[in-house]
Amino acid sequence: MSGTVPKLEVRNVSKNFGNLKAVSGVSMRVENGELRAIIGPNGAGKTTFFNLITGFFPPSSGEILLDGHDISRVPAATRVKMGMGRTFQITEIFPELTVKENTRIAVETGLGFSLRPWLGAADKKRVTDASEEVMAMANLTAKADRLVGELSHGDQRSAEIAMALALKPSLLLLDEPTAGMGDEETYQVTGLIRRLHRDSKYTIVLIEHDMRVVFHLADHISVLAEGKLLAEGTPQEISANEHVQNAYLGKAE
Ligand SMILES: Nc1ncnc2c1ncn2[C@@H]1O[C@H](COP(=O)(O)OP(=O)(O)OP(=O)(O)O)[C@@H](O)[C@H]1O
Repeated sequence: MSGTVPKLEVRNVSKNFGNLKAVSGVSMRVENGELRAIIGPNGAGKTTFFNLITGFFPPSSGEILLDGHDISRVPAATRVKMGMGRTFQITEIFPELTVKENTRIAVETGLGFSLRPWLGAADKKRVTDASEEVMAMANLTAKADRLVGELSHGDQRSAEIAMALALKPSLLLLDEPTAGMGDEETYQVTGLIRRLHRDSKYTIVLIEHDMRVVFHLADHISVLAEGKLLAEGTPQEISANEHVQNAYLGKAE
């Protein structure tokens, strides 16, 4: 694989907040089609690392490459246009609009139509088709006319993922996709992510606290601890890694 350009490459990235080294010299290579989970104890630097990838803030040092292009200083909105998708939080979508309406808005944004006062028949059809495709992918077709604010927690998370998919990302970043969910909803959202990865071949990087989800989904796992990369490997390698067991897996979250 070393001859191919990875989807995402992080080279020796650090982020300091004053004297605090939240992320310290982390490197990571995510290949096309891979599902990478980032795990680590509370305060390990996972969210900060994600924020560096999405461009919420720039790294203090190091480089981030998307499809081989250095994006370390590229603004977040431009990264989205370059194919980096992340889930919308429920607060960023419109709870008083239906699933279909929300999806259409995201699709129109993705197609660059959002500022157009009206659309011709061909463009309208493109929006409708893309919106239906995204809702089907997220298993929301039957709920297309339901208000997002009235959906179950699991369906709301699926709607958030659907909105991200509407922008046709080539890399999907999911920050704790099953946070706060019960077993049934966790199962539902895990199934969606699995389908996106296995069937639709999305490259996905996710932060996740639920180890059942991580070990069920991930091709590779990166473990952060105290801002540093503690270990990297397949789920089997990580679960057998003594350092990881000591630092993390043995401890209750
Ligand atoms: N904007 C900020 N300003 C100052 N310190 C910050 C900021 N964001 C994060 N930190 C600190 O950086 C360290 C890493 O935090 P981060 O949220 O990235 O960890 P995490 O692994 O995502 O934790 P959790 O699992 O609890 O969400 C923590 O000590 C945190 O307090």
